[in-house]
Amino acid sequence: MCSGLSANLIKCNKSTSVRSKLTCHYRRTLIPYKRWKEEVLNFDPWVAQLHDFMRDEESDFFMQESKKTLVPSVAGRVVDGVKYGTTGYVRVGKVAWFLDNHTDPTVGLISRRIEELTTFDTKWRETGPSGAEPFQTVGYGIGGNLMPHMDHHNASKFERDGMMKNSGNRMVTMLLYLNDVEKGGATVWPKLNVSFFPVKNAAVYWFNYKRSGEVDRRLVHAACPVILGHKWVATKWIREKNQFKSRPCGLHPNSTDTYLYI
Ligand SMILES: O=C(O)CCC(=O)C(=O)O
Ligand SMILES: [Fe+2]
Repeated sequence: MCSGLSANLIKCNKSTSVRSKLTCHYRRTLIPYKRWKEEVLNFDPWVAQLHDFMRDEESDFFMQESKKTLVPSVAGRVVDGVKYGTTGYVRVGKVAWFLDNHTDPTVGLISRRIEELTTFDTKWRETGPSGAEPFQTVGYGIGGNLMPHMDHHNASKFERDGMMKNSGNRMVTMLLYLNDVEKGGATVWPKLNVSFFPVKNAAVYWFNYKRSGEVDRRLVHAACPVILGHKWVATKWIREKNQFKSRPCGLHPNSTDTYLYI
């Protein structure tokens, strides 16, 4: 999967009806005249790429600014009941966090852009329910990678983490790609056979939860090792609770999200 070969082969072998849903279109936003170029990478469950979601200066800002505050990642994950918890094993990379009220307006601006596009609340608040987490940037060097995982926190975190109680779990992941990677570094969804190779300024997003509130394990994903160069991403995790108006329950436990996009 990390070479992209199997994903491409599978894409070509998909039936016409499946392939015909992998469209490119202009995506509407809350701003009537504003559209984003969207390409569907997987229809059900939804994984989509937004082309040119950021400008060079915006992604460069995140990269440059992150270099000042990076710390080694301590991501601890449980995938299908198996706990992966030690630094450097789950993720070989470094992370930094950015609040929307950062002195540089870029951070707030990109949060608002995500809000306009998704219609979801993306504000982080010190007290009360937050719509989303602050941006997290990750820098991967050669060999940097992230094991297959789901992004939601496990239940035990509810007891420890006020944000989980107030705002719910990580409903949407939006990954912003801050640079082009010379070789390697794809994000892959093994159960969907989708590989995405980083493209500077692109964004990719998906739903970690079904509309029924159940975790959607089809969205397990990983970051392949960087073979040449560096890889930089910024992540916006949109939390569940404040989005109940924009993403109501469906009529069926497996109701898809396609109504949002047509
Ligand atoms: O870097 C990537 O491609 C994926 C990052 C990711 O999945 C995460 O931070 O949870
Ligand atoms: Fe992830």
